[in-house]
Amino acid sequence: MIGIVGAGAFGTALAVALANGGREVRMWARDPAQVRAMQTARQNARALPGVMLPENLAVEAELAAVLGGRALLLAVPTQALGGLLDRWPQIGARQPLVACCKGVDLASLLGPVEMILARRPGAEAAILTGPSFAFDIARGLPTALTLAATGDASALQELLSTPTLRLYRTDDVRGAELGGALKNVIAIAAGVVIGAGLGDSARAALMTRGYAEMVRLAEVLGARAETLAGLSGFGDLVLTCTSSQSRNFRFGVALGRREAFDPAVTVEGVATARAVVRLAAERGVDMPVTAMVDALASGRITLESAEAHLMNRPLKQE
Ligand SMILES: NC(=O)C1=CN([C@@H]2O[C@H](COP(=O)(O)OP(=O)(O)OC[C@H]3O[C@@H](n4cnc5c(N)ncnc54)[C@H](OP(=O)(O)O)[C@@H]3O)[C@@H](O)[C@H]2O)C=CC1
Ligand SMILES: O=C(CO)COP(=O)(O)O
Repeated sequence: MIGIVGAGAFGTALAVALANGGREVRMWARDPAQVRAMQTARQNARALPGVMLPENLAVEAELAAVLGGRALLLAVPTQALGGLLDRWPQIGARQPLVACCKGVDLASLLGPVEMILARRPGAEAAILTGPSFAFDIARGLPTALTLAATGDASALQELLSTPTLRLYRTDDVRGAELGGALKNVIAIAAGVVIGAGLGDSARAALMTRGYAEMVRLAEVLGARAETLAGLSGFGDLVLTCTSSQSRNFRFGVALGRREAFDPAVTVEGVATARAVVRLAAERGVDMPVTAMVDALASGRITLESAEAHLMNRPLKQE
């Protein structure tokens, strides 16, 4: 059995793909009304409308029902992960814990696996990340992901791979965590550029310079540059900066157009930008694109000054 905590878009998509791949899956949601609705309609109308839940995917109202399996996937937004682990001490080391989220925690400046290990020392912890939209995964479209764990992740890799979900493994947890977190911030910047009508050339420039600062910070924090060049970094950067399926990109487009954006939608890059600005300052790493995203998203700077700031920095070697 594979347990999943969190019935949002990503948790449900993984549940559907794993169940369609022949695994027995149990998914827990915190809202009993949503659980009842999913059990009755065999759909998650809130997060993935139109996708049928296979029979071997059970939707559970009790957390205990999803514990004790071969792995427990934690599919909640990064800013909710610490609270989830604090609220439910039962989520323990009885099975490998797999973070299915992308971000840096604003309260602790830690990544998802670091947050798990800080609260559950000695747990077998991993992160599943990489270029993958929930609807694509749920529809059974071919998807490749990175599974990063400190120990030997071969068994988990086998367990979580299906004919449509292809997992690559790495031991560079820091690199995989940071790639997934930082690309969301750059995707907001890419969205701003498109929303403001600054053009595809400007987007390519921001993606490239954004990638440069992702690698700069990641290396200082102990990650390997090659991990950032992989699925969880470059791969996800390209996907998220170029597709309007991405909520981070769409949030950026709204910012660029000076339009409101639904605050109920999960946009990980906003809090992560704020956290990364602090992390970069602590480590003395220059991250101009991330700093501009944070300043723009929090309303401290106008679009015009953000553009002028990035274009008028001292000329330098690439
Ligand atoms: N959507 C996608 O395409 C992809 C998303 N991701 C990542 O997955 C993570 C989750 O995103 P996604 O599923 O899309 O987000 P959603 O907003 O769709 O869902 C978030 C889910 O987390 C639940 N949740 C939030 N806080 C808690 C809590 N404290 N305890 C229990 N459950 C909680 C929510 O429950 P409730 O509805 O009750 O609030 C909801 O079911 C993010 O880090 C995202 O970057 C990664 C790849 C693809
Ligand atoms: O991480 C994702 C795709 O890999 C999903 O991106 P958004 O959170 O921007 O929708």
